[in-house]
Amino acid sequence: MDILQKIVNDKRIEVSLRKRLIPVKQLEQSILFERETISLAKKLRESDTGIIAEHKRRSPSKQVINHDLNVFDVARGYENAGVCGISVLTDGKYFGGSLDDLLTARASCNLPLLRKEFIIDDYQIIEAKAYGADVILLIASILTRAEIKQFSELAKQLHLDVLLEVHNKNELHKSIMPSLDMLGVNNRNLKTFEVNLDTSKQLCELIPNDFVKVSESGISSIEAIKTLQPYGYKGFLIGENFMKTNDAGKSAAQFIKDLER
Ligand SMILES: O=C(O)c1ccccc1NCC(=O)[C@H](O)[C@H](O)COP(=O)(O)O
Repeated sequence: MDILQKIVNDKRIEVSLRKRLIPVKQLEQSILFERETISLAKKLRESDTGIIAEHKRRSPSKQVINHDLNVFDVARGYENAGVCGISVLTDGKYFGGSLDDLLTARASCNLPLLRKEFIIDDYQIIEAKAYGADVILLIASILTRAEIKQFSELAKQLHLDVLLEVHNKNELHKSIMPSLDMLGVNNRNLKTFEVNLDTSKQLCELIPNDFVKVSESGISSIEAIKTLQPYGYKGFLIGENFMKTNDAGKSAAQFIKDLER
């Protein structure tokens, strides 16, 4: 069983418990449920740098990255650095994140927030809106085309942007539909955890231009971004490279300054 399958099996149990703990009606009464969302896709289209910076404490590939930073400071630091959006991991078991992290990030900045989660149920999309997200992630490898359609259409009804993540050609072919805003190519092979930016280079020409192209994972240099931009990528999701330092915001600020040079 690969890591995504394990995560999804645990997620099904978690979501069924959460649904009983906080019913949908209660989520819909959250003050944040009525909030006007901010489009990450629009910000990326208008940006020359396109950094989406991630709050990530640990991961299956790296174990511990950083447990010492607090999410309020990280999100505020990222905003001051000039990133386009912030990705907040909300999975607890594998990434050490939580929905409270999303709420805290919401309280500390005015940027689009991506709920970085393994979405397998409508409930998690309603939860994302109730906790202040602007964008949801859908992972093609764990969803059928019918589920991608159902989840992305619900997200659009809630005025959330949708980032669809793929790892290969087949996932891309099965997923293309108008209810998606951004197509993310994940450079990390989730079986071996190896990262290879060639994945982004190889898949870019198969992504129709109506979608904002995002390259995800394993990005740690200005050179990587300069290499990927001519392939049409407008967004770059970076986690570990910033989070492994003792000041993620400062690290992102220096990175963006160097990128703008
Ligand atoms: O990061 C992992 O080890 C991982 C393992 C299994 C599923 C997802 C995983 N990562 C989620 C992400 O998409 C990354 O956190 C994100 O792209 C940033 O990657 P990086 O810059 O390499 O931290």
